[in-house]
Amino acid sequence: MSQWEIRMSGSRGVAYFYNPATKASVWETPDGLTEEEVKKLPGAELLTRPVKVRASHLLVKHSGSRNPSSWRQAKITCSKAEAIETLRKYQSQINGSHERFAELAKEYSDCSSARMGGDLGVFGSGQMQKPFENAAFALKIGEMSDIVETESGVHLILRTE
Ligand SMILES: Cn1nc(-c2ccccc2)cc1C(=O)N[C@H](Cc1nc2ccccc2[nH]1)C(=O)O
Repeated sequence: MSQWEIRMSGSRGVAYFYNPATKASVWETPDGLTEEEVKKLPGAELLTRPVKVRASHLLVKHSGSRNPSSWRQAKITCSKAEAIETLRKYQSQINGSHERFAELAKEYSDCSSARMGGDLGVFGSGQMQKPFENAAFALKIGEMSDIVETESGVHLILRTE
């Protein structure tokens, strides 16, 4: 069976099957493919990708951030390495606690969502910077990311829905 792969339809945000050899695109599982075989196809993770997620984050900006200013500090001058070191410190203090995450985000996040304990609300694909979106969409509900870098700075993400 020529190799199928799974892709995401840009317009519908729904995964489909594509066969590069025949250029066939189908919405339903191609005949002859078992569930086990589908799970092993390239792009299989797209089949279980949520359409929308809700997440909170703790952002530490640095001098190279797209907008090196925040409610906490008018002119942010720390280096990216120092920002990562700071975030590692928060990460160890959070230590998996959702309550501590919200407390530290409220006090230390350089995002204006700090006032919401870092809660960004619900968002779909295409709304956040891609590294952030990909990390958030790959998390299970209740799971925290490791450090994620975007043009805004460095983040810890907690998926809540
Ligand atoms: C995407 N977003 N939502 C809020 C927000 C949400 C709820 C309540 C108040 C603010 C702020 C922002 C935002 O872009 N904030 C930026 C920083 C930032 N950059 C991000 C990149 C990805 C995800 C969240 C991010 N937040 C800022 O304050 O400079």
